[in-house]
Amino acid sequence: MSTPVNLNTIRQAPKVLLHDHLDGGLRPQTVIDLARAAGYSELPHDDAAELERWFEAAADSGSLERYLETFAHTVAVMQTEEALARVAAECVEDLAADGVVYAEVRYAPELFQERGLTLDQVVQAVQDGFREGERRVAAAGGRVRIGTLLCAMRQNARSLEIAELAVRYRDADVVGFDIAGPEAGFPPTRNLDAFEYLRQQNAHFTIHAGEAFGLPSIWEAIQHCGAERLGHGVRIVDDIKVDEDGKAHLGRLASYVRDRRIPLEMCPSSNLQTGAATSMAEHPIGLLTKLRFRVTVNTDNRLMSHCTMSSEFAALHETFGYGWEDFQWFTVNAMKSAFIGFDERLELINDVIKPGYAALLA
Ligand SMILES: O=c1[nH]cnc2c1ncn2[C@@H]1O[C@H](CO)[C@@H](O)[C@H]1O
Ligand SMILES: [Zn+2]
Repeated sequence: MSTPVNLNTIRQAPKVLLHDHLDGGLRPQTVIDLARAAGYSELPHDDAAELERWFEAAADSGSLERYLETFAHTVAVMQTEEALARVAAECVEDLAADGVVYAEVRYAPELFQERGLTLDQVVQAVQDGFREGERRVAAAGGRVRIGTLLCAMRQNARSLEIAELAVRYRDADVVGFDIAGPEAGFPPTRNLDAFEYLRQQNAHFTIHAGEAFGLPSIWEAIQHCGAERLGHGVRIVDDIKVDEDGKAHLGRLASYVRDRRIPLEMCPSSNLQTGAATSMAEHPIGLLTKLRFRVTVNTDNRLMSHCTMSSEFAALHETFGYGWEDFQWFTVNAMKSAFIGFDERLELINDVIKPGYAALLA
């Protein structure tokens, strides 16, 4: 008899997270502590439980732009090396406690220069924090590995500079690059020079596309920019017609994405808040999983979307009836799609993920 599926048992399952924003995953109490230390007085609450509820409610706005406004508070308190290192170390501890064995955590270094930090100081402070977090987890008998993705903000014009930064730190566990921020009005092709540079450097990148804008954004991200993965990508369903008999007909772009096994970094809870999906039951992840796209499950922003990897899996279990075999499939999909080297991915699949799910299925 296999282990029953519930939030507690899901926590014990090995999970892989490819899409998690560092500045979207702070502990509420840490936001309060750091605000106090920095003399930041704009927080809407100084009680951790109330602040936690505020973030979720404010992010639940129906628009990506308004969802993103809540980041003003987390970004404001992450302007020193100490603050960045603390947030990074706690992020690792929280992911490990949730049973995440490999995560790619992303952030935009350009947002943390309000108090004069250089881009290099920002990256070094976060890397120090991640390594410290990994040490704490290992000392407590756990196992987790963190890779970093550096984001450039779509509304700014610094993507080439950030791409160069990512390449400079590629041997210090910065494993890739991304563009984030408002999607409508800021097409991926605005950053072509950055993506061309990264390809010439044999570097990896994903692009937030098909979240708050439709197929043209996805098409540009893949065919003009060369994205290896899609952040969200939910709107790929606009290129799929399901007829009355339930048979799916894929357009050229949807076929390309599926045939090429382009990973979709899906973040269901976040999509409900930004209006990218109307309900969990109608979330495109159901259809895309059925059609065997390379679907992965992610948190996006654990604070704003009030979720963990385990709670996302639990919500999918409730809505679609997914169980251990499906969770293993999502997890192996994610591990195959990670930006670390093939040997390490294979080792995690064979030594950690498969035995973990075999035990739950036994
Ligand atoms: O779902 C999302 N779509 C687009 N941008 C996002 C999303 N979540 C967070 N950020 C943006 O990415 C920055 C770097 O981490 C955050 O500051 C936020 O503005
Ligand atoms: Zn995101």
